[in-house]
Amino acid sequence: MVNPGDMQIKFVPGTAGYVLEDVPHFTDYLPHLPTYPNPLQDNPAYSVVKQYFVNVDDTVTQKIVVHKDSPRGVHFRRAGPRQRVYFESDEVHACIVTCGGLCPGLNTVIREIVCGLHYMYGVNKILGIDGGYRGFYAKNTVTLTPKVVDDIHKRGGTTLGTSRGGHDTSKIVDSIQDRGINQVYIIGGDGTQKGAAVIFEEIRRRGLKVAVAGIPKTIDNDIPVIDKSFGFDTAVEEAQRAINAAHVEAESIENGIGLVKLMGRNSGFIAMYATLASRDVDCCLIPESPFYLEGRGGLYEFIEKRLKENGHIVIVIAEGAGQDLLSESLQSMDQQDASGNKLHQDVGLWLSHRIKEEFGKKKMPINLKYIDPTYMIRAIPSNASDNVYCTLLAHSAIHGAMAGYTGFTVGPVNGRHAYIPFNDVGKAALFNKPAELLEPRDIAEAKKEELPATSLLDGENCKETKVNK
Ligand SMILES: Nc1ncnc2c1ncn2[C@@H]1O[C@H](COP(=O)(O)OP(=O)(O)OP(=O)(O)O)[C@@H](O)[C@H]1O
Ligand SMILES: O=P(O)(O)OC[C@H]1O[C@](O)(CO)[C@@H](O)[C@@H]1O
Ligand SMILES: [Mg+2]
Repeated sequence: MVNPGDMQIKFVPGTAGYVLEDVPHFTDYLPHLPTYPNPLQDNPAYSVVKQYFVNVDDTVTQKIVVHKDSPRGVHFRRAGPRQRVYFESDEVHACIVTCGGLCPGLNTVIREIVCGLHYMYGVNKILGIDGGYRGFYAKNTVTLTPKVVDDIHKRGGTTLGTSRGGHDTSKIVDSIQDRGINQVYIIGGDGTQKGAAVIFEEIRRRGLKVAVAGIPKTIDNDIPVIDKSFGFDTAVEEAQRAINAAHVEAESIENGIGLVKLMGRNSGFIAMYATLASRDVDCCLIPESPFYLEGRGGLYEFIEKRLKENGHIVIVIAEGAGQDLLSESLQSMDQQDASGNKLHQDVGLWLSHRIKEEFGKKKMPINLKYIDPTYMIRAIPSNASDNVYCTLLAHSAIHGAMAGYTGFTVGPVNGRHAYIPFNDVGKAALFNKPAELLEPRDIAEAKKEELPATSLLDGENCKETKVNK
């Protein structure tokens, strides 16, 4: 089996340190395929727009903060429609699959792939794979038409179902081949994109004219390179309701403590952004920045200080935070989900008990309300801005597949949509972090991995984990 890490990336060097990290194309292994004029040329909705098509040489830079003499760095191929395509409309047989955890916007992406293929490229054969990767070989498919998907974007979840585990590359590619599918749209997180990478490699090994396009999904926002993952905004917005409730409860009672646990398996993006947006949070605890409970500078000391000053405190904790402390005091669970992701213990519940215990010992009465909106923030439909974003992702994926690109993930890099090699999406999520949220630990990690120093330049502006009002 091919490991995603073993895959070759097409590096195209240019002058002044310019590097294009290109994505694979059919012509890399099927050199003599015919091309056709893009049907969008004749579409009245598009033909009026000046310069609708993307120039084949357009690229998007990963690094926009540069110095006079610094190399121009890594670039990605710009997403968008091309003048020539590698499929005739009635030749396309597409399929869509969703894998991993839920995320607001999954249905919007599905809807826009179906509608985009149909209305922009005249495609009529689109299958939905039921229940994630294993659905390729273990379940029936559903036929997707614009009518079938018409209002699915108004619902949370994924109309196709999803799953973890069950990725069997040979069986999946056999199923793709047997069904005559030639465009595969794969929506999912880092694990899913790794799975997509091995599917692509197997397809290339078999010499099939099948485009594999990934659409990155995770509310954790921990996919590198791209600016932001879809559904993240919606999740942060929904988290405000929980924080608000915690604040109302805490400030209405003497020594009130509102504690909210938010998703983020190994990343604190949701917790941090929800905190910054709310302004009601006194303390935000994230996995990227370790904390401790006792002694000077510890959490107990901070809580006591805040209660004495303000009479109440609101704490937000990401689900992956403090797991080292939990395993010290509880028996280590060491369990995994079906995809091999480590299952965390409930840090919110644990912290509630510890705080109650500590202030009980101190004989300082407190009133702690623990709110755990975990699945509520991701099982909802996407908001307006995520809907627009999902549409752009779906369209970028379609244009790329039609133009013969394959083995790529779509996403915005510094605001411009681009085609990114699968490999890049499997790396650590450091690039994704806003400079002002970088921690010294990030910098140490990055140095260990010998990432280009330039990607960390802005990290000098570090910030403490505790967010004071
Ligand atoms: N290295 C890998 N190679 C092949 N398949 C993989 C790999 N990692 C994960 N997968 C498959 O990808 C699918 C989704 O993986 P996972 O459960 O880790 O979720 P994810 O895509 O990372 O989404 P999220 O973590 O945001 O919920 C699963 O079916 C899993 O078997
Ligand atoms: O309980 P499930 O569905 O396996 O998913 C939980 C995980 O999925 C995510 O929402 C996305 O990775 C994480 O924040 C969370 O740990
Ligand atoms: Mg994941």
